Amino acid sequence: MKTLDALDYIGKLARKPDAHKGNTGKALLIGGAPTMAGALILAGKSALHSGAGLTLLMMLDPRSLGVVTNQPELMMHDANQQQPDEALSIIKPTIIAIGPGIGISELARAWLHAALNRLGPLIIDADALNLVATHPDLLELLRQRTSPTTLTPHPGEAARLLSCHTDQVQEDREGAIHALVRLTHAVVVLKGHHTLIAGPGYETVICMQGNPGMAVGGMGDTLTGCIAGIAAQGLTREMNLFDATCLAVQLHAMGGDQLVKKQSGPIGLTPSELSLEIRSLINHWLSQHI
Ligand SMILES: NC(=O)C1=CN([C@@H]2O[C@H](COP(=O)(O)OP(=O)(O)OC[C@H]3O[C@@H](n4cnc5c(N)ncnc54)[C@H](OP(=O)(O)O)[C@@H]3O)[C@@H](O)[C@H]2O)[C@@H](O)CC1
Ligand SMILES: Nc1ncnc2c1ncn2[C@@H]1O[C@H](COP(=O)(O)OP(=O)(O)O)[C@@H](O)[C@H]1O
Repeated sequence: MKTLDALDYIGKLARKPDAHKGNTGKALLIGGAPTMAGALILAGKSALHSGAGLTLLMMLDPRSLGVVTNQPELMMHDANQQQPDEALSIIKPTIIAIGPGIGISELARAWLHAALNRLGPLIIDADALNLVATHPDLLELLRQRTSPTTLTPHPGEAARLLSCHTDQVQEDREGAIHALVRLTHAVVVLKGHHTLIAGPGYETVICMQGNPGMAVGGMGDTLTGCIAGIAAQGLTREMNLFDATCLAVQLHAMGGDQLVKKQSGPIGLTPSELSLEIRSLINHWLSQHI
């Protein structure tokens, strides 16, 4: 197992003078069921601040469509008003991330089915992982995907996928992540203290950064948005989804550590602040190296 060291990939995010929003990546994030719109909004803000050219939110709770008053850059779509397969073929996202606050309704299942069926990179998080754990047809679609896919389970979600207890995952995190890769054929991020990343054909890496100030609701949604934002830009610039996932995990953990250094944590550290810190880290690195 090697230590995560992915910062050099930031160089691939450097913008050409003639860059435009059409070639800096379109991230589509799907989730936000009633009471959990915040999860999708946090993921959206994170994708935006990580640099996605366009960030679209496909919101399952129609009453929450108007709540993003402080981030009008996010493009809001009502998931109830569209046929999932048709909507995905019209939107043509560079990357889809599905799961933050999505719940386990029939509507959530329909969007996940469409996302799994579509050719193109995909990130699966939160309740979308729980749906995979409880619907064998969705697991089979996942296993048969030919496009790159990243899963971001916390230990509880990992345990549901593996039909075991959270304690068993935590007792042997390396064994658990390898079992998840074998089960799903995807890149897997096993979150928590010392996050692990593994994927078919890749050596497992361990993130030695991050801190317990990050133990707050919404931190995982911020990671999902960051992977989406980095991948949206990087996938068209010789960065594959495994590399984009590694870079996002490292930026997310480093951002948390930076905020603690500035005494914005560990107590009271928020996912919204972390998005802005990730933006600073990316731009600082670019200004030093390019
Ligand atoms: N603002 C919003 O709208 C927000 C909305 N959110 C949305 O809520 C939905 C439910 O997601 P959720 O993760 O809160 O619930 P759930 O899957 O039952 O997991 C909890 C259990 O998992 C475990 N566990 C987790 N981490 C662990 C660790 N590091 N180390 C060890 N164990 C760990 C632990 O299990 P235990 O040890 O108790 O067995 C724990 O009790 C989801 O859709 C999400 O997007 C949230 O994102 C918050 C912000
Ligand atoms: N003690 C810790 N040390 C390092 N990272 C942590 C710690 N606690 C939480 N994190 C990170 O914060 C994020 C939490 O994700 P998750 O549990 O999915 O939160 P949520 O579902 O509330 O968004 C993960 O990236 C995890 O690695």
